Amino acid sequence: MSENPEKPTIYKGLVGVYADVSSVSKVMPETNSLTYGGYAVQDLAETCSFEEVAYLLWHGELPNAAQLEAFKAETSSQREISPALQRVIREFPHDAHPMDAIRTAVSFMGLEDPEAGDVSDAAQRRKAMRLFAKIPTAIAAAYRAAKGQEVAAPDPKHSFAENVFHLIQGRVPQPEVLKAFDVSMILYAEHTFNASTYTARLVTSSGADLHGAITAGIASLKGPLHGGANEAVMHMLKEIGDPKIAREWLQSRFDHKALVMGFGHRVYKSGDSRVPTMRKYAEKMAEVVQDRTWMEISRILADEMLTKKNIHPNLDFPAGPAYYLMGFEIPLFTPLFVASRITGWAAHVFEQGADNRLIRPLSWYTGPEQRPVPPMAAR
Ligand SMILES: CC(=O)SCCNC(=O)CCNC(=O)[C@H](O)C(C)(C)COP(=O)(O)OP(=O)(O)OC[C@H]1O[C@@H](n2cnc3c(N)ncnc32)[C@H](O)[C@@H]1OP(=O)(O)O
Ligand SMILES: O=C([O-])CC(=O)C(=O)O
Repeated sequence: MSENPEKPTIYKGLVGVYADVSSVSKVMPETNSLTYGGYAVQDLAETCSFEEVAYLLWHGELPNAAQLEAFKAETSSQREISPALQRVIREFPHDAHPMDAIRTAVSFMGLEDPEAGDVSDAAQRRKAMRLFAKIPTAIAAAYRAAKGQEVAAPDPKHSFAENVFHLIQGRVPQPEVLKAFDVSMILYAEHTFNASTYTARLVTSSGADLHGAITAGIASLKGPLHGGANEAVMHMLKEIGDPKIAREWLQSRFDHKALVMGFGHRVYKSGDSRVPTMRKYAEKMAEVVQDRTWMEISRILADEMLTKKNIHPNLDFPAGPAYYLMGFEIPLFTPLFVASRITGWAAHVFEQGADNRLIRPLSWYTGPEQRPVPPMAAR
């Protein structure tokens, strides 16, 4: 064997690498489109509820009326979190980021799960149902505890969307707002091998359980290059504050070669499939609230980014202002993404578990040549 074998091709960031097959969803960057189980995501968003889409992602088919009722009954009856978790949440630092809070809460739910340690497909699916049901309760409990407010009890009669507003905001808003929120949940639910989903699959590949995979997925989603961008977008829009200075603000980002949050995508290079639908519903929220400031700044940034850099917005760009206009505080935006993406993550955990091979790539060594360990006095 040669002393200096030729350096192999390094796929930094795994750009362009097909790491496995998957039947959960399909991203088609050449047509800016996305399907879940073969259905166009914008059609699902316009015609289905988030619960129907969650069922689709986990079963590969849309539910019939009886299956949907059973799914809703099963998940809505599981929304309560344990008194132990409520106590733990009350001990969280009040300035903790809600993403760190939900990551820790999901990890804790793994500790107390009745089937902890059972990684059979049936047990993983039951655990996913419990997490899907309890994540909004845990997000809301941490948010309210940090503000010194009473933790609201989930209402099993509410739809998924109604329950989120009820728990976090203490009210159920008008139907247009609920619809826009449900649409955001559907659009955020699944997106092939993005960083957090691949993280969840990687954890699963060692034989670890669903709560471990989802905890790791949440950790990955928090980063500003991924899910954390929806919060960063709103901070950016608020920093600009006035459409009149949006162009000048953007130019200074270009001058500093800085990232503009909510733009660019690893896979889509000519437009994110989900943006037109989310933008339409963000516009509706601006009408409901009678405040066009954020959508106007967004329009200017999107036009300028396209003209000057040929870079399109991603889903986080319209989702950020949409959530703000729905009345959510900015640090809740990425946790809301978690409440949706648990469905896609879990679908991938099931798929990975059903045909598993340990994920373990190679690294090309660039450190010092082998050398003797020097005695302490010689270091
Ligand atoms: C739900 C989601 O996770 S969607 C993604 C959310 N993330 C963001 O919005 C953060 C901002 N965007 C980015 O950081 C990137 O576009 C990513 C991380 C999403 C994708 O990164 P990559 O696939 O590695 O894209 P890459 O870095 O190769 O970009 C290509 C070129 O466009 C530029 N570019 C890409 N995105 C941006 C941006 N948001 N602002 C400014 N320039 C950008 C890059 O600097 C690079 O320029 P160069 O060729 O002159 O070096
Ligand atoms: O696919 C990606 O890399 C990021 C993304 O849009 C998502 O996870 O929804």
